[in-house]
Formats: sequence, C-alpha cells, structure tokens
Amino acid sequence: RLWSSFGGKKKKNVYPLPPGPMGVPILGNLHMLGSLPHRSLHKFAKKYGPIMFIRLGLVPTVVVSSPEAAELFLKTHDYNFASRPPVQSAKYLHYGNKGLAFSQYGPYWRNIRKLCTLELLTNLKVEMFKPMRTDAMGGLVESVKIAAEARDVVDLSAMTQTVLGDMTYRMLFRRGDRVEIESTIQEALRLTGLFNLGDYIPYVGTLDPQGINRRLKNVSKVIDKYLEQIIDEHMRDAHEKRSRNDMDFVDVMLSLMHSKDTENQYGLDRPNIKAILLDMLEGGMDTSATAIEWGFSEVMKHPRVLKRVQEELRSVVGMDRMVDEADISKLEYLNMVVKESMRLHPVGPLLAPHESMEDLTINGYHIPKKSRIIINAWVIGRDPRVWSENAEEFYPERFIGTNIDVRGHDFKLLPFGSGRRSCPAIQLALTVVTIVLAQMLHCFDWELPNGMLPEDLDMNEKFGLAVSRANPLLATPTFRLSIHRM
Ligand code: HEM
Repeated sequence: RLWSSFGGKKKKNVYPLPPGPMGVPILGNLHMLGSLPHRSLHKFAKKYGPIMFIRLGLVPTVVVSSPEAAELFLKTHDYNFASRPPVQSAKYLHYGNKGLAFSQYGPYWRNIRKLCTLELLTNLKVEMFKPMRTDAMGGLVESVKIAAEARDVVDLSAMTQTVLGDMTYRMLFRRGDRVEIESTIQEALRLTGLFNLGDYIPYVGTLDPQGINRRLKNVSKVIDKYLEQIIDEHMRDAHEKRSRNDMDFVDVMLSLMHSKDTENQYGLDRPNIKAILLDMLEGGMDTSATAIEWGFSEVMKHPRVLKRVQEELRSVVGMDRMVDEADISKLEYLNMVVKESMRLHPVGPLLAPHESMEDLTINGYHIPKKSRIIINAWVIGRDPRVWSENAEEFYPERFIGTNIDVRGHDFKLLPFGSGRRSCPAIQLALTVVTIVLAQMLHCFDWELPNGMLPEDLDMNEKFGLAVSRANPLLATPTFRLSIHRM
C-alpha cells in the first residue's frame, strides 16, 4: 500500500506505508481495537511487525511495538513526533489546548512545559511538599489501623485513590477537602478516557452521537467555576506573605503572573493557570493511584516478594517507626518491585498519542505527516527478546546488577514515555508510589479476604485514561509495628 492510495499527495519514488491489517471503509481498523486496545494491537503487531500502519476512522495511525522502533520515534526522530493530535476533550474541557498535555508542539507548548519543569515539578518542589505527604500518610495509616483492629476488609483501590487525591489537591490548592468537586473531576477523567468517535471521524465530532462532548461541556462548566473560585481565594490571600516553601501550585503561578521582576515571563493568564491545574489533577491522581494498586496486587499475588520487601523494610527502617521518604533510596528491593510492576502494568499502556509533524521515512516506510503515533509500552515491557522467556512473570530480581531505569533512558521500559513529551512529573510520581507502597507494607501485614489464595487473585484490566484493575483490590490488614502512637 502506498500513501497516495490513502488520499495523500502523489509523489515520485514514494516509499510504502508500514504493513498492517486491512480496514473497512470509514471505520478503518477502529472496530478491531476491542475493549483492551493494547492487547488487540499486540496480536496484530505479531503478524505485521513492530512498525505497523492502521487507520483509526480517517486518521492514519502508526503503532510502534518494539524497543528499537520506539527509540527511532522517541529519540532519533523525537522532534518530528513531539506533537499531539487534536482531541475533542481538549477542545471542550481543557480550555482549547491551553494546558500542557494536549497542546500541539510549538512555542506555546515549549513555554508551558518549561514553566512546569522549572517552577512546579522540580526536585526541590517535590521535596518541599514532603511534610504534606507525610501528614497525608499518617492519616491513612491511622484509618487502616482502625480497620485492622476491627478485622475489617480494606478496599485498597479506593484507599489509594483517597490518599492520592488528598496529596494532589493539597499540592495544587493547599486545601485537601474536595467533596464539592471530586465526583465532577472523576466524571471528567472518565469522559476524557472514553473512546470518542469525533477524534477519529472529524465530521462525526460535530454531531456528537455518543453525547460525550455535551457531557464534557457540562462538567467543564462546573470545574471552571471551582477553579475560578480557587484562584479568587488565592488572590484574596495574596497579602499573607508566604515563604517559597509554603506556596502551592496556584500561588507559584499567580506570583509568576504578577511578578514585576520577571515580567510574567511565561505569559500566563487565568485560562492557562486553570488548564495547567486541570492537567495536573488529571495527570497526577489516577496514574499514581493505579500504579500503586498494581504494585500492591503483584506483591499480594507473590508472597515470596512480600516477605522479601518486608524483611528489607525491617532491616533498613526497623519496627519502631514509620518509613520516611529519606529511606526510599536505601530500599533497593522495593525499588525493583516498583520497576517490575511498571514493566508489566504501565498505567498508560499506549502512552499518550503523539502526532507526526512532517512526512518522514523510517526503516524504509513512509510515515505520513499528521499520523497518530501509538507507542505500545505494554507490549515492549513484555517482549521476550529483551526480557527473556520469563517476561510474563513478576520477578523483581531481574533488575539486580542492571542499571535499567523507568525514566525514559531505556527503550525497553517506558512507563513514563521518553523524549520531549515524556512525563514531566517522574520524580514526584516515583516518590509518591514508592512511599505509599513502602508505608502500607511496613506498617501492616495483608491477607486476601475469605481465605482467597494468592494465585487466585485476578489481574483483569479496565481500559481508561489509566488502565486500572477491573475489580477493586481487597485485603485485611494486621498492624505490625511495635509502636502504638504514630
Ligand atoms: C505513576 C504515575 C505516572 C505515570 C505512569 C505517568 C505517565 C505518563 C505518560 C506515559 C505520559 C505521556 C508520555 C508520552 O506522551 O510519550 C505522561 C505525560 C504527562 N504527565 Fe504523567 N505520569 C504519572 C504521574 C504524573 C503526575 C503526578 C503528574 C502531575 C502532577 C503528571 C503530569 C503529566 C503531564 C502534564 C503530561 C503531559 C506532558 C506533555 O505532553 O508534554 N504525570 N505521563
């Protein structure tokens, strides 16, 4: 198949498109994605190879399924693939692309990205929020302790959502209470994660046959009102001089916007601030909570690993205190557990979609301009060529003596992506995921409910913005520290 046969301009010496399954008119290959697209795309990639061409509705799409191919798209030609395709949710919910995650590549995105990496998500800023996270963890341990005394079953999935919500709201807005807005944010996350026909067949977008855009507009109004109110409150309190250590994300952005010294160097306005806050709410809560949920599930399914993690915690931390974030770097085995869990369960198995900015030839294949690029990080993490025959097995020891990390330097492990569009919050995310897991496994022993055997714990997935467990993770805690007051 040549690009010209898909409506592209006729060119001399055109290279062929990458191979891929034949589609049907209008829908292309959309109907082949199924309920878990990362798994369906893997089946096709086995037949058509690591660079595969499909059509999602009218959108030419390239699916990348090996570490070598991922390196070509995310490193060698990173610049060309650093844009994002336009999506309906950005238009209706994200202030028409005024944030970071959905913005097309260009000076606007570069500027906002710089703001996020230099002002909001720096290692220093992550460190500054440590007391707040410690406080949130203390509250969590207290409530699980009460459940332990009553021998209650705890819904670990709901519990991680709650503590992550608490940490994220406090980091962004200083306040942790969110009763009035929580369900609307959850609805926004759900709608953004839904498959929206308008993203693939543009003229269908205006008809909105699934009613998603209408619902997006409704939640957008409620969220906008909430964010306006938060910004107003912060402006009213601006006279209360805060030290840099005490500033939440809204304070930081407002001070940059009003700074006389730096003359609003990022060109911020209220819609920018609201769009960035929404990106952080959406990008920050579900992803980290889901990563913790999978890490917990794997440890519960593998008592050998649980025992080894707890032995490490006993020897590094001791039984007379809770874990402190300063301990994390010494918890070598737990860090391997986190990596191994992210290898098998990248919460964004297809990362976020990229878009090509120009026509390009890669490995002898023509990659048309404005193609959607999907990186299947899920299949890359399970490739037996790189991870050996036991690639499907949860085996943290595979990282012993290697320097493979999750930060985008190794194209065989890409839970946060790599290159220009990779996650800007890796340090924050790893800190949060590791401390919550460490604390819960240090303070408590856990048993599956109703005598369920570890091997019977199901690991079914549910597709969405983050791919989480289909069924909540339930377990009964027993307090194991030798202190009574936290
Ligand atoms: C375990 C937790 C997390 C995981 C696994 C994760 C993963 C990812 C992935 C896969 C991408 C897309 C990369 C690509 O397109 O190639 C991404 C982008 C992004 N993430 Fe994260 N993330 C996590 C936590 C967070 C947190 C805590 C925040 C903010 C507070 C955040 C904010 C963002 C933003 C704003 C982007 C878009 C960047 C851009 O388009 O330039 N993420 N993340």
